[in-house]
Formats: sequence, C-alpha cells, structure tokens
Amino acid sequence: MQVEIQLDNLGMKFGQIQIFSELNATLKSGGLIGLLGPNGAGKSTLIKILTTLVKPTSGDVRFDGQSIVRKPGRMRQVLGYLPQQVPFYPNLTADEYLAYIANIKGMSHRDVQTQIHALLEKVNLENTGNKQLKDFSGGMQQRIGIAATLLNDPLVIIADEPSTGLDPEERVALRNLLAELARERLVIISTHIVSDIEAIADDLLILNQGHFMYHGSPNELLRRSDGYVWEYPMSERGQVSNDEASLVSLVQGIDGINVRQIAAQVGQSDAHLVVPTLEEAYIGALNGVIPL
Ligand SMILES: Nc1ncnc2c1ncn2[C@@H]1O[C@H](COP(=O)(O)OP(=O)(O)OP(=O)(O)O)[C@@H](O)[C@H]1O
Repeated sequence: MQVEIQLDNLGMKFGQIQIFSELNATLKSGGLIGLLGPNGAGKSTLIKILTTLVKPTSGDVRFDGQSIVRKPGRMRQVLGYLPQQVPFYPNLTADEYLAYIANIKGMSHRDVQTQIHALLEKVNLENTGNKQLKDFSGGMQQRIGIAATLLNDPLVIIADEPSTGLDPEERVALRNLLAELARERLVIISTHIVSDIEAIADDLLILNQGHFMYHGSPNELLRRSDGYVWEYPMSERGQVSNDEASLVSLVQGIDGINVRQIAAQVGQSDAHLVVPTLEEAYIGALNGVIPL
C-alpha cells in the first residue's frame, strides 16, 4: 500500500530560537529516505514532530492527506519508531520485552506470539527469546529494538541515528534490513553519518541551517558535485589551513599518500578531478563549496 507524508511550511521554534522554518517536502513509500544534517540541525526535532511526540510551532504534517498535528491517532497506528537509544529492560527476556511492547501497541493476544516468533527470526535472533536482555550485545539489543518497531507491521518506520553503538558488521546488517523493509513501507533514517544511508537511500533530504538545502536522489547530488573533488600526491602540498580542514582528506594511493580536496579550483599542477563520494558531496554542499 502506497503512503505519503507531506510537510507543509513546517516550522519549529524553541522560545525565541527558530530551529527550522518553511520546510516543504513530499515523502513517499517504496524507497528509503535518508535525512542528513550536522549535529544540532534539528533532525531529532523533526523526527519528534513526524512521530507526533512534539507539535510544530507553524505549518503542518499530513499523512495521506490528514493532519497528524491536529489528529495524531492515525499516524500512531501505522508508525514504527526506532529511537536513538532502544529502551533497556535488563531483566526481561526478549519474548517478554516484545510482548510488553505489543501490549503498549494495543495488539490482541492472539497475534502476539506468532508475530514475536516471526520477528525474532527476521532480525536473526531466533532461539534467543528466553534470554534476558542484559545478556545481549549492543547490536543484539538494537535488533530487538527493530523487532519491537516492526510489531503490528507498521506502514511507516522512522529510525533516529539507528547505527549508534553498532560495530561495522552490525551496521551493514542493519542497513540491509532497513533497505529491505523500505521496499514496501515508508522508511526514514535520520543520521549525520553518510555511510549509514549511502548505499541504500533512494531519496535524500539535507537539513542545514533551518532549511532543506537538498532534496533529491543521491545520484543527482553526486552529479552536481562532479568537478569539485581533486586528488594529488601529498608531497606537492604544504600545510592544510584550518578553513579547509574538513574539505581535505588523505587516501592511500598506489604510489603513496594522496590528498583529496573538495574545491572549485586547486593550485597543484598534478591535481586531477576524481569521482566524488556521497560524503564528499555532502561536506562540500554543507560548506558552500559545491553549489546546490
Ligand atoms: N526542548 C528543547 N528546548 C530548547 N531547545 C531545544 C530543545 N530540543 C532541541 N533544542 C535545540 O534545537 C536544536 C536542534 O536540536 P536537535 O536535537 O533536533 O538536532 P539534531 O540535528 O537532531 O542534532 P543531533 O544529531 O546532535 O541529535 C539544538 O540547538 C538544540 O539545542
């Protein structure tokens, strides 16, 4: 089932401080949506509005045409929210924890045990239903959090920095799972880590300085960044100034260390343009070097 979330001139103020204003976007199911932005940009605040935990100070959010600000009930019925920190109940077993969340979601007793079993299998935690959560690794706890999010088969899944605390292998597994879920649902992942959504996002929103500075496909962002990333041998280069520190990175080349620099022009005679990574495109855009 196709679903849609629409942001209409959405704005949020805390006291006198305007966190963002006039955010407009249409988000559709059937592909993963990445919400990127630096720390403090307002991603968590936006996520709290989308999950109906907080009301915006201006504008509206509509789910399939209906305001979730005035009537949060429908959104709450279809929502699976994966918070940054999955609530931890150390003495509950995985089964008990999921049954507890199912109860909060108002699921009928008949469905619960079958769903719990299927979900533990989906997140590769079959045979751990009787284990207490305190004996789970960080990654296993995160997967239990995902299983809890998926109880009642939500149409919308919103995950806030879901890979925090996971090791690289667990990150990859989490990404793959979210990408798979996004095929038939509306899945939004909020993060400041580009690699979390790099290979899986179909649609990208960059929130910076109170507005969406980009909304489009990752490919289009890469296309617009073409011609702005240079590579040259490190020996040619003196000290990197503080101003451009975030725009320069070092990579291991075949003949030694190379500098990769995001810039419209560079002075090095042996610099050549290279294909940008999504992270370089993002950093270049945030710093105003790559015009969007
Ligand atoms: N309840 C609140 N009252 C006042 N200011 C707030 C409140 N919640 C958030 N802020 C401020 O709003 C801004 C955006 O915060 P938010 O947590 O949404 O950013 P973020 O993009 O999610 O950052 P991070 O990645 O660090 O979580 C910050 O400056 C924060 O201090």
